[in-house]
Order: sequence, then C-alpha cells, then structure tokens
Amino acid sequence: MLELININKSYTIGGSTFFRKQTMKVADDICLTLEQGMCLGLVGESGSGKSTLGKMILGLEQPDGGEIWFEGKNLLTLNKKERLRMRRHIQTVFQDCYSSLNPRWPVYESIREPLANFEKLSASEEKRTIQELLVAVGLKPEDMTQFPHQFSGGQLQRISIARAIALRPRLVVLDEAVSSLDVLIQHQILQLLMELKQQFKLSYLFISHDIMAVRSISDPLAVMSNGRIVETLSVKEPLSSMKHPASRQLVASILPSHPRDRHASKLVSSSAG
Ligand SMILES: Nc1ncnc2c1ncn2[C@@H]1O[C@H](COP(=O)(O)OP(=O)(O)OP(=O)(O)O)[C@@H](O)[C@H]1O
Repeated sequence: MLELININKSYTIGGSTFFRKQTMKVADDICLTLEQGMCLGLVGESGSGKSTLGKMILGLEQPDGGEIWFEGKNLLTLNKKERLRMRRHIQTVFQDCYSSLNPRWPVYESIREPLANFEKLSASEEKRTIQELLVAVGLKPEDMTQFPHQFSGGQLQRISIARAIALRPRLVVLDEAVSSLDVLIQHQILQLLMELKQQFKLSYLFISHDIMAVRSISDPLAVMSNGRIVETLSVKEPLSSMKHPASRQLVASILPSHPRDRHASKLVSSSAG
C-alpha cells in the first residue's frame, strides 16, 4: 500500500549572528513498506525524525529526494488536483487533541469539516454520518452539540479519531496519538484503534517514542535513530532480540510494573543485548 524509497530530508538551522548555519539530516535514505491492512510502528527517541517522516507522507513536508508510493502512485509527482484527491485517503491523528480541535466549534463542526470539503452530503446525511462516527468511537450521538472543553483528553482523542476516519481513508498516520493520555486511557484508545482498523479496513502508520505502545498495536515495527531506520522487528520476534543500541535503549526505558523490579529489569535489558 505504501512504499518509501530512499527518502532524504535535511533542515538548515542557524545562520544568524550568533549561530552558524548548520544542516541537519532528519531522513537519511529511508526505505519502508506498509502492507494493506497492517499497522507499521515507527519508534525512536525524541528528535530522531519520526514526525517529519509522517509529515512527508501526509504532504505537509517535501523530501529532498526519494519516492513515496501510495497504492501505485508516486505522491511526489502528482499534480495539485491529484494531490488534493489523494489527501482524503491519507488522514492523521496528532498527539495534542486540545489544539487539534477548534475550541469555539461544537464537535459537530469539527467532524463535519472534512465531509464538507470532500463530500456532497445533504444536511440530514451529514448529521447521520457524524452521529454514526461518534458511536463508532465510543461516544454518544448527542455529544455532537458539546464543545471541546466539555470533554476529557481521552474523549477528545476519540473525537479526533472520528474526524480522521470521517472520509473513510485507507491510511491513518497516528503521530504520538496516545502519548498525552494516562496509561488506562491509552489502553482503551489503542483497543479502539484496533477495532476501527478492522471495521473500516484501515492501515496505520503508528508513530511513538513509547516502544510498549508501538509493540501493542503494530506489526511490524521499525526503529528510527538520527534519521535512519536502524532495525525492524516482526510481531513474532521478542523485543529482547533487538540488537541496535538505539533499540536496546528504548527497551531499557520500559518501566517495570513495580519499582522493586527496576534493578532486575536493568539486568535483563543489558543481558538481552
Ligand atoms: N521545520 C523544521 N525546521 C528545522 N528543524 C526541524 C523542523 N522540524 C523538525 N525539525 C528538527 O528535526 C529533528 C527531527 O524532528 P521530528 O519532530 O521529526 O522528530 P521526532 O522523532 O518526531 O521527535 P519528537 O517525538 O520529539 O517530535 C528535530 O531535531 C527537530 O528539531
């Protein structure tokens, strides 16, 4: 469904009186494949380049070189009209559910926005679709008249997910989509994402710094470090089999359920490598 071939991207920073101009490579010859109906996990430490890669797939950033193939089309060679048409098939959910919804809009308006841009629905069809989407993400149809400040973080993320799937996209880029939520709510949202993947025949790119969250939903997962994919792991392989130091560091950062086990967990993670 999605294939990235030799993606390169650099940012130039500095160039002021105090800071020398520097070029920072955030994608270094990246090759990745996502099969239809799968969830590809992308995990790495902060600043490794994960979000930039997600943005390039979404068309929010341009790579310096490479190819991004989505369902047989190279997204980087599409004209403006084709790109717009393609946009409905690739949607996203960001980490910050508080800023991704307009605080002055009732939920109805937020979910309606993509529908109004891409579908020609009557007012009653729009209303029915929005109510169905709210139910699909575990909310009530009558929630559509409420405003964002009337919801918890987990409920807001459910609304963001409802908006992301409103156009029945084929791929959803989930960028740290559960990172701002507490552990119990994270678990519920991950469960919901898995159910929606089946129900709406979605494929996911799941981006996170949290290897446990990535592991719980993804197959396979890819580890990113300094703009490079340094290791990939299938669901059948245990985390302890990962060899690259960046992967081992992510595994070592998993907190044991009880502080008394911390020493033991450190020993396990160091012997795993
Ligand atoms: N528009 C930009 N201009 C300059 N530098 C940028 C820009 N966007 C990102 N960067 C830098 O590129 C690097 C990679 O950023 P990116 O957000 O892709 O990493 P990440 O792995 O998603 O990390 P995080 O989880 O912390 O967001 C970082 O050092 C970041 O500061």
